[in-house]
Amino acid sequence: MTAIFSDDVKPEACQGRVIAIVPAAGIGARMGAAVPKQYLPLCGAPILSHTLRRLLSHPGIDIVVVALGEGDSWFDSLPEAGHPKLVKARGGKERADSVLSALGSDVFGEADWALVHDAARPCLTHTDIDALLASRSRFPQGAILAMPVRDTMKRAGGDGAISETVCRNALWHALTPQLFNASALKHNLEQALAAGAVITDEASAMEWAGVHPGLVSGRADNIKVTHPDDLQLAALFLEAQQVLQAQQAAEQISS
Ligand SMILES: Nc1ccn([C@@H]2O[C@H](COP(=O)(O)OP(=O)(O)OP(=O)(O)O)[C@@H](O)[C@H]2O)c(=O)n1
Ligand SMILES: C[C@](O)(CO)[C@H](O)COP(=O)(O)O
Repeated sequence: MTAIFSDDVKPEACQGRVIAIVPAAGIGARMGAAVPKQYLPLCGAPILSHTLRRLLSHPGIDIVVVALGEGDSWFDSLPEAGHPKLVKARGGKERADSVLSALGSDVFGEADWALVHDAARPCLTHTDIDALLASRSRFPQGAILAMPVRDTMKRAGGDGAISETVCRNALWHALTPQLFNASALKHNLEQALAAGAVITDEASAMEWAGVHPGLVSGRADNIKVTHPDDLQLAALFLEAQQVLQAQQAAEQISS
């Protein structure tokens, strides 16, 4: 195994372009809707539209590659589909396969960064993107948005009762975006998948190769829409963000 470790990331790599990858090829089985959940309406637009708008409008993101499921007949009708910064890629069987497929797009150069963000996380803010991009100087090996665990954590036994309490010290929820040197991520993801490793996020592929990605504290409203009751919560978060933005704009005008 010739994994790429953190000291393989050259200091100048922090200067490369930032290319977002949006894995959007899932079927949303846990949502149980008639269409893949990324196309369900939320505050007047499909979930994927909200996610793409937030990435496409960020000045630090140069290109957005979206990985779509085979036979996806919804994407091309989105207003964002014709955006000049947007590139389409074919998704894969699992999320990691979709990310790897997107990393194979010819837009990527050696020094570029891959910022991977779930299509199903429509409440992402520019504040969080800024924080993750700024972390490159502290974490040249890459980093992820994450949130410290706040609750006592229990492991369920087979009978539906508690089998144990899991120590929550230093436990974090991994969120997205996750930011890595694109060629290092592609190489390590290929090696990890070929070795049969279970890869549920980009950081786990880098960790498999011996890299220790940084943790960047992210917002609690950056939820992943997974189950039906997440839709109402995401709508509340989007509405709250819109109210706050309007208030901040009004204060700027009056100041
Ligand atoms: N083969 C896959 C599976 C998932 N995803 C994407 O990865 C993100 C996070 O995955 P998840 O929330 O699990 O979405 P689904 O796989 O669609 O949900 P489920 O597991 O309930 O089917 C989603 O934006 C989903 O579209 C993907 O691009 N390719
Ligand atoms: C990538 C991720 O969102 C980090 O928490 C999560 O691993 C995705 O998991 P899923 O089962 O593919 O939704």
